[in-house]
Amino acid sequence: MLTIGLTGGIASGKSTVSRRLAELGATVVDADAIARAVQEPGQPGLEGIIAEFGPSVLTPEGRLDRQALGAIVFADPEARARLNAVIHPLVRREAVRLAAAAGEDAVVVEDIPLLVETGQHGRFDLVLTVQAPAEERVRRMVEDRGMTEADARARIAAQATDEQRAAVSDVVLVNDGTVADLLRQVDRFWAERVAPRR
Ligand SMILES: CC(C)(COP(=O)(O)OP(=O)(O)OC[C@H]1O[C@@H](n2cnc3c(N)ncnc32)[C@H](O)[C@@H]1O)[C@@H](O)C(=O)NCCC(=O)NCCS
Ligand SMILES: Nc1ncnc2c1ncn2[C@@H]1O[C@H](COP(=O)(O)OP(=O)(O)OP(=O)(O)O)[C@@H](O)[C@H]1O
Repeated sequence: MLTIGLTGGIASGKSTVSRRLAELGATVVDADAIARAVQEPGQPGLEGIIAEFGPSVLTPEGRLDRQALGAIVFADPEARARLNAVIHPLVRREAVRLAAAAGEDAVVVEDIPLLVETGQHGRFDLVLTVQAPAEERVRRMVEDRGMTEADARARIAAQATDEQRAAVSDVVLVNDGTVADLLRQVDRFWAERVAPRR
């Protein structure tokens, strides 16, 4: 098995990269998707959130009100640390389990936005970071996802910097051109760093 940790700031292009890696044959484990799964009603992540933040972060149907919780945690580092302490161990455990289940011959890519922040770079054979200009990422969050500019900048500020991610990375993909340019870099990464080890 070859394990690859894929990271990058919010809206940098991680999903675009992981989709290509899946096309090339990798098994992709998505930390954001795991985080959402453990926040479903009855799951331990949501139980933990209710214990920490109370029922005001629930919708009338009893689901997680993501906007309400986001407004709290991206404005307050202490609240964010309490959320992270509930969710990150659950995500990490499930990611390790899914990766192990992929089988001996698999190339496993774990897409982990907070790989550096959670100190996980040491458990991968390769760490791959995607970087994109901050202003472009803000524009995508505002135009494509309907966030306010202040919310977009608060998310970026809640994360490690490109320099911190690059410092623990084996390969950095620079996403400052077209999607096709980015996909060419992914293909080159696969040909040079993955294919020779299969
Ligand atoms: C606060 C929540 C409810 C807001 O939900 P929302 O639907 O608006 O965002 P979503 O979950 O789609 O995350 C989008 C992106 O925000 C960034 N982000 C999310 N949580 C965090 C965090 N705790 N710290 C820094 N950045 C974060 C990541 O880049 C992520 O890809 C949600 O992000 C959450 O539960 N976060 C805690 C779990 C977590 O850390 N997830 C990210 C990595 S596993
Ligand atoms: N080079 C590019 N040119 C134009 N659009 C791009 C480029 N790279 C990515 N995008 C677009 O920007 C958005 C964010 O990309 P993507 O979803 O891959 O990022 P992400 O890092 O996974 O985001 P998140 O952190 O929110 O999960 C997507 O709509 C994607 O199609």
